[in-house]
Amino acid sequence: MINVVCGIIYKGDRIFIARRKAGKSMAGKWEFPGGKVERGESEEMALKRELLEELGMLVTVKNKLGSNVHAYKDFKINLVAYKCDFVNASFKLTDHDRFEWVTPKELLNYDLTAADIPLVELFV
Ligand SMILES: Nc1nc2c([nH]c(=O)n2[C@@H]2O[C@H](COP(=O)(O)OP(=O)(O)OP(=O)(O)O)[C@@H](O)[C@H]2O)c(=O)[nH]1
Repeated sequence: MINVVCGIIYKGDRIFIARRKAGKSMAGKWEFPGGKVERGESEEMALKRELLEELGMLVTVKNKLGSNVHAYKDFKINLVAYKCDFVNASFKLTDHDRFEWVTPKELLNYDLTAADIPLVELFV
């Protein structure tokens, strides 16, 4: 099982989502950005590191919202979501080709990764 942490990043009442770029696994799918938790790292540390690496984004990590175990065809992930407050970002995208700030209700209009869909119910 792969441990992945993602941020439900708020700016006012809008949430940040980004689309995985061509060449990545699940290219074209929208997600809550984040990434794999490395050995010796806390979930909060991993999330801050990934957001800085992938988006040049600084956030304040708040409470854990919940998690979802999802079995894809080839692997299984435990996706843990943390509420975050946006601070600032360069938006220099390394792993994504688009991003949007959306209202919670708009989220399900996007083609999210399968693992993300149950997470949406935690805050909509
Ligand atoms: N960051 C992130 N990853 C997700 C989400 N939902 C989801 O299924 N994943 C999956 O979790 C795994 C870890 O994501 P990652 O993007 O950090 O992985 P990576 O760059 O190290 O490797 P990769 O290029 O093989 O995807 C990927 O297989 C990704 O597709 C999500 O909302 N956020």
